[in-house]
Amino acid sequence: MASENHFSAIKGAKVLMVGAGGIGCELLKTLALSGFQDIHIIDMDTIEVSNLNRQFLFRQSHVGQSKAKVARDAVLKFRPHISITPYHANVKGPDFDVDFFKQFNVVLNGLDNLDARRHVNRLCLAAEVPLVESGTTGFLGQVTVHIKGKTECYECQPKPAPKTYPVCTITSTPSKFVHCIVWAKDLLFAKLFGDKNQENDLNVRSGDAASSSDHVEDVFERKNDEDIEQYGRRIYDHVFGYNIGIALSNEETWKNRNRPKPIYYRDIFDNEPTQQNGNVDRNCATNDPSSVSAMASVGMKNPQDVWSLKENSRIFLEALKLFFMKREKEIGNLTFDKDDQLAVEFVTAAANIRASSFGIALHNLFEAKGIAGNIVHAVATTNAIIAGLIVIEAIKTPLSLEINTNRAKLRDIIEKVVKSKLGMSSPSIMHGTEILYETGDDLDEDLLASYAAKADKVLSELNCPVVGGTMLTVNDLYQELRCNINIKHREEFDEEKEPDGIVLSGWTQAPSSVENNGTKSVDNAGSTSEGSTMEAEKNDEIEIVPGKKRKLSEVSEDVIPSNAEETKGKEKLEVLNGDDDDDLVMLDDGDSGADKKIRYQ
Ligand SMILES: Nc1ncnc2c1ncn2[C@@H]1O[C@H](COP(=O)(O)OP(=O)(O)OP(=O)(O)O)[C@@H](O)[C@H]1O
Ligand SMILES: [Zn+2]
Repeated sequence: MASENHFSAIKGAKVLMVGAGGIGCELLKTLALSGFQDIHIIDMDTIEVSNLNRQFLFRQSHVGQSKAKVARDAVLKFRPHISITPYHANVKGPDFDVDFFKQFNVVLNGLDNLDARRHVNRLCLAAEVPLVESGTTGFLGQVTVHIKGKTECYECQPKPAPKTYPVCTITSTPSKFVHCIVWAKDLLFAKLFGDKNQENDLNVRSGDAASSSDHVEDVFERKNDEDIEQYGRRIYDHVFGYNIGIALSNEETWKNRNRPKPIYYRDIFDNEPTQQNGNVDRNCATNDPSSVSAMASVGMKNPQDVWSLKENSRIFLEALKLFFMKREKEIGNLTFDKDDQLAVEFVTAAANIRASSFGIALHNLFEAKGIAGNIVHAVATTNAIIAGLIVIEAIKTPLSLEINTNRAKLRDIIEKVVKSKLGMSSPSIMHGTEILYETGDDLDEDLLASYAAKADKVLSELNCPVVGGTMLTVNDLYQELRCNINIKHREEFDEEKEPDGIVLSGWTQAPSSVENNGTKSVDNAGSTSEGSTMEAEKNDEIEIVPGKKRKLSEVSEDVIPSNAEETKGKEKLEVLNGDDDDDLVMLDDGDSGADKKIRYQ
């Protein structure tokens, strides 16, 4: 996938990953296997059992440990010589400021929430670091690239708001199971166990039609001496029986709809004078309130069984009872959480009883939990594909160049960076849509003269000034090599260590060209190989890439180096237009000295 030059760039790149979850695990693995060697990773979470099915760097024994750290250790096992720096922290924390972001060539997001994505987007804009953003939902996924001044940023397009439903559909006329879930979770659960002061549309139908709002409150309040089972039955009859009866009295509503059926406790538990459902003792083994379960109490195990109306009713009453008996302290402060077993059981049962009333198909706990938690179950393969796409984008990582833009000239970039370090022989340099420099046989003399004049100008004094934050695009058609260079202005350089007054990061010279600092031929161009062979001796094979067509007689010195010594033993490749139709490629084998011509279409 990557050419040798690209591979060198990958090795030198410093990459920040945010999120070590479903996408993050895949991404870290793929980055490491693609040759990235300096990876920093931020994740604020610890590993949960529910992560293990797809976050494959984690094992049962890691539950409770930092995702970033465990992910690092897991990858170092198969790539021991690379550097991975983990941060078990929130990316919104003060340590991760603009300066922190500036050190990276690219930032890769594997997050799961808008808030953190927006935050990272803003920091990347401020630090002028490219961002590769990603997301998956089930079988769908996307990867987008955001570069300041070049592309839309993450917030340029409004993001769809989470799906909402009209209140009346939820409170009075549900037609889908999701409506029953929203009712059970956002209205009934919130009313019984959440903040009493919060607005709640359940009020609308909670008292008899003529009652005052004071009375309405009382319906859901457990009276001081009220037996818990009695309280449960009262709530049951009120929300599934009485309220439906009230709703039915509005004939208009049901003209074009199926009429719901009120459900009362006595209808379900006909011959059972006392409710004999739960065995709270089944929960006694544990003191951990978060593991209390109504399913366990009533002896039901499989979350993928659809319960009957009677079973749902038992779970409903049992869950209500357990909240009061085992988790009383939390009542008044609870919000629905998809990872709270008892809450999920309560909401599933309540939604199913309501669904029965309205003739809507019942669902099992697993499905109900998915709907209630807005969960689309993650698909490991989607994450893997998306991670691969992120890496492909990351490989196009821009280089960053520190230079004193008030002193250095454009020629310094052309000679010291583009030709010498990047090994381009026939480059063009673009600043946005402005061409700062180009080479080519078809250029007229005036144009060449103007480029020569530009080349001698100080960077910041160009008509289209090159200053800190400028992104230059450098292109060499002959090499099919194109990269972006992020300019960072710097006043001072260490005369000993940085005598050129330039620091190029994100680029390491390919081993074969390290000793050659002169203008190079296009020998870097085509050779493509994969994996470790990239580091091996220079490949004898050259893949031929078509470039601009020109006649041999027109090939100027800038593509065929005059210094034969410099290119001795190296293959040179030039694309010609020998006759009118065919492209000809001349290979100059340094050793034999013989010119070979290869014809290709
Ligand atoms: N502000 C943040 N700072 C650091 N890491 C974050 C932040 N917000 C989210 N994350 C991390 O992003 C990752 C998102 O991955 P993913 O959603 O696949 O995992 P998960 O949240 O553990 O799984 P699930 O969503 O299924 O419970 C999580 O590991 C989470 O900790
Ligand atoms: Zn998540």
